Amino acid sequence: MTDKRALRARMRGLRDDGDRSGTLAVPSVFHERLAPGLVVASYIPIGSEADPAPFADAATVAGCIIALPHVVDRASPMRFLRQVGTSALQPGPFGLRQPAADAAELAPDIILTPLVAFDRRGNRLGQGAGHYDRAFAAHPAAWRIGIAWAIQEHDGLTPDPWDMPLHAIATDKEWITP
Ligand SMILES: Nc1nc2c(c(=O)[nH]1)N(C=O)[C@@H](CNc1ccc(C(=O)N[C@@H](CCC(=O)O)C(=O)O)cc1)CN2
Ligand SMILES: Nc1ncnc2c1ncn2[C@@H]1O[C@H](COP(=O)(O)OP(=O)(O)OP(=O)(O)O)[C@@H](O)[C@H]1O
Repeated sequence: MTDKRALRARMRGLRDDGDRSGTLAVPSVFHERLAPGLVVASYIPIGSEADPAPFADAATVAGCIIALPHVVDRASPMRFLRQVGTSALQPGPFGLRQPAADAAELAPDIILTPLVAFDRRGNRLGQGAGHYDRAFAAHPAAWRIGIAWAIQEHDGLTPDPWDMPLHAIATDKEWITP
């Protein structure tokens, strides 16, 4: 089996050094899925991560409610908290900017998921703390959308027993549906 830690380091390096000049286009299937009051979990990118803003902006225009992840450390489960503008964001662990801990907790209908790597079958590699694995398990009915640069594709990731596949992956080159 692939050494996940080594692969994570290699794929982070690729992401840091690769082509990140493109933008992510929002496909019509995403727009069609949106409805007023739907909760869309986005994230604020760190480092060289792809920015889900085009998707979050489309959701806001459609009247959806935006939530952002909130973590306190590697071990504790992540919560999705309501975003009220960007000015209210606070510094968190790992260089994150996140809502205040007492913001309203929401159950997401759509989860825009930051990726370290992905493959065309919807397998994904994240930060390795299990924050998104656990969030997917807690919200199994949510639409799981990976957000990444095309250069983060790594053919044939080996899923672990707990992995729940992505329903789609948005990159600067294409919209991939396994
Ligand atoms: N933008 C963003 N927000 C996010 C995540 C994420 O991956 N990206 N998360 C995903 O779970 C959660 C936070 N969990 C995290 C868990 C571990 C590390 C971490 O180990 N970071 C490395 C550096 C990573 C890099 O260079 O890409 C570190 O601090 O050494 C980061 C976030 C929720 N919010
Ligand atoms: N439903 C769950 N409940 C509790 N722990 C979980 C659950 N799913 C996964 N985990 C734990 O979280 C860790 C996830 O590690 P893994 O290397 O798979 O992370 P990853 O694929 O990078 O994903 P993530 O983005 O969620 O960190 C493992 O230690 C695993 O045991």
